[in-house]
This record gives sequence, structure tokens and C-alpha cells, in this order.
Amino acid sequence: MKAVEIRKDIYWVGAIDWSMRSFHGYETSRGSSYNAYLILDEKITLIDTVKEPFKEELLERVASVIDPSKIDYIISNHVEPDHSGALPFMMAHCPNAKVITSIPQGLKGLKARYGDLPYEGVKAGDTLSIGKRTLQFVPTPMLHWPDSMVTYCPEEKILFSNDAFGQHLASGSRFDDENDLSVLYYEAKKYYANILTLYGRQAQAALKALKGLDIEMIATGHGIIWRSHVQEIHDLYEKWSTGTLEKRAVVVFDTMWHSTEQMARTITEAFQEKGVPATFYDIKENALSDIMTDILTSEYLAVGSPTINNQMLPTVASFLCYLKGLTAKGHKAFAFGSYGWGGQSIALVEDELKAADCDIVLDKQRLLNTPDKDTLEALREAVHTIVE
Ligand SMILES: Cc1cc2nc3c(=O)[nH]c(=O)nc-3n(C[C@H](O)[C@H](O)[C@H](O)COP(=O)(O)O)c2cc1C
Repeated sequence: MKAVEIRKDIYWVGAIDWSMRSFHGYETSRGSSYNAYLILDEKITLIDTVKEPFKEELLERVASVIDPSKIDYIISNHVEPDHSGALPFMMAHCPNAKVITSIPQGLKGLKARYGDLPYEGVKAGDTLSIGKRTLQFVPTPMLHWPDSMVTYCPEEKILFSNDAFGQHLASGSRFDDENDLSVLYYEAKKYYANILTLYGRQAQAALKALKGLDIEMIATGHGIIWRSHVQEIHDLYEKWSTGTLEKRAVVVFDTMWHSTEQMARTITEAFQEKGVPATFYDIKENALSDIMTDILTSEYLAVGSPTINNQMLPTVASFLCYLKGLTAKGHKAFAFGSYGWGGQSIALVEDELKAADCDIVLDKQRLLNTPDKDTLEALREAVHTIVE
């Protein structure tokens, strides 16, 4: 396996994970990549490593360019094992290397995972001269762990952005302009929605910190490298991190005997009738990570569950737990569902929507047993009233 030169003397030496379909529960239908970069200068520098099972692939790609024992620095932008997992292995092959990490959190995290290594801590504004080139370190705390940082090389105008601007995507081509852009934007949005939504404020702070930098290339930690669409991905991060919403609706539900499903169909149609594109998600048939991607930029959210044993369905509870963790601040939401007698699920769903920071714009829509034509018409009209 060979390194890919992305600029003179700068190589992609990462690994492609074609077959992974779940990344801690996030459905990765297009696999992923763990990107590491090698800079040949007076001091030979490796930026990030890969997930542990791919360590041989990393070593082989590095060895296709230089003798790995010549590496002087390994920059660890992020402690999470998909980027640092191969660090002990690489250190065993790089006896002279120092590990550069953020302080205090990077140092703490790496020590806890890998014990004592020759660490050197860096903080905001610190730089490292590696010969003709300089590396500047920019902390991006909680984007998406406390230790996270990015590394900027001003001479090359390259930002080594780790998880920021990344996508879970396996591709044989390394650059944005060699891939289908619509897929890249979808996967970048999916990544933001499922990993970064909770940290919009921190994403804003990171964008501010990067503002003064002249960036020609964003060498991400996952997926492709941005070189032709740097401004576009920056603008999308601006949009997502400020919570800018589109006039769209997401209808999410589960059902036992299809009554709540009938309600979901009527709600979806009602939005459409008012000119609001709406998507209908049966939770059983869709990955939560895809539903979250749609929610990220949709103004309206309707969530439905029938009542079972005085509760909502566990699938709906699971979805709402995920939504609450990521948050859905400012989305216009309501709860709906069918019931047989007590009908407690609908209020429970509404409580969870409030806990996820949604604005409740329509009172709970509860229908007894199988809804008839008139009750569904009333539901349709109720939905019409909330569309501005
Ligand atoms: C196992 C089971 C438990 C149920 N428990 C309750 C309950 O605690 N309270 C209630 O109001 N209805 C309860 N129901 C009735 C359903 O909520 C009702 O049939 C509803 O119309 C089902 O909606 P669905 O067709 O969307 O599944 C229960 C139904 C089943 C099958």
C-alpha cells in the first residue's frame, strides 16, 4: 500500500475502512477512512495515526516513502482511538519520535490510554518549526472532545482538521473534486448532525479561531480532503453551527397496528399541502443517524408513538434519547399517537421533545384506537395551522 502525495513532500498515509457499517451506532453506510499525513522536512512529522486494526496499513504507506524510524514528531490532534489507536505501534517503530498533544486534556487522555511516552504538550498559539515549514496548533475544545485540536501549516496553507469538516466515507480518491459532491455534502452533514450538533457554540468558536488563517486545503481526519470546495464546506459549517433551518418537516414514528402510522401519513401530507417538503420515517426501517441528518436543518419535527403499557414504544424512546443528547434547539415540534385507554405515550413524547429544547407549536395529537376519516381530517387541519 502506497502513500498518496497531496502536496510536494506531504503525503496521505491513512487507511480506508471500506466495510465498516457502524461507528459506535452511527450507521456508516459508505464506510470511512482514518486519515494520517506525513510531512518530509528537516524534522519528519506524522500527523495523527489510524484505528488500531489498520496500523500495518499506516506503517506500510509510511514505509513506501521513508524509513519510519526517521520520524521525529507524531502530532496527535485527538485522543479518540480512531485517530490514536496505532500510536503505541508507531512509537515502537519510531524510537526517536516525540508525541505532540494538547495540554492538559490531550496529555491526560493519551497517558491514560497508552501510558508514558515522550510527550510534548502544546497550547493555543504554540508553533513547531520542522524546517522549511511551521506547524501552528489551534485548540478546538469539545469539537468534539475536550482534547481536540487542529494543526495549521502556514507555508502550505493546509489545515489538518482532524474530525472537523470530515465525513465517514470510504473512497479510492482522496480529494473533493474527484468524488461526487452531493455524496460528500450529505456525508459531511451526517457527520456534523450525529457528532457535532450538541457543540454548535464550540464549532462557532473554532470557525472564529480559524478566520484569520489562509486555508487552501483542509486535510480532514475522515473521508476526503477539501481543496476545491474549502469555502463551501466552511459555509455549511457556519450554517449548521448557527442552527439555520429550512422550511422542511420530519415526521418520525413507530407503530404496532398502523394507527399511529395513519396519523404520520396524514401529518406528512398536511405539511406537503402547505408547501413544506416533509419526510416520513418509520423508526424501524431507518437508521437514527439518517433521521438526525434530516432533522439538523428541518424547521418542523413531529414525533409519534402509540401507548404500550403506559409508555411510549422503546424504539421511540431510543430515538428521543439520541435526539435529546444531540439537542434540537429551536425546532418547531409536536407529539402524536394512537392509544387504547390511558394514552400516556403522547405526553411522554412531548416531555422529551421539550427536554431536547424543541419549541412545542401544537398541542398533543392523541387519537383513540383506529382513527376515522373525520379525526384524521381534524389532525390535517391542526397541522395546517402551525405552518407559517
Ligand atoms: C401490548 C399492548 C399494550 C398496550 N398498552 C396500552 C396502554 O398502556 N395504554 C393505552 O392507552 N393503550 C395501550 N395499548 C393500546 C394501543 O395503544 C392502541 O391499540 C393503539 O391504537 C395502537 O396504535 P398503533 O396502531 O399505532 O400501534 C396497548 C396495546 C398493546 C398491543
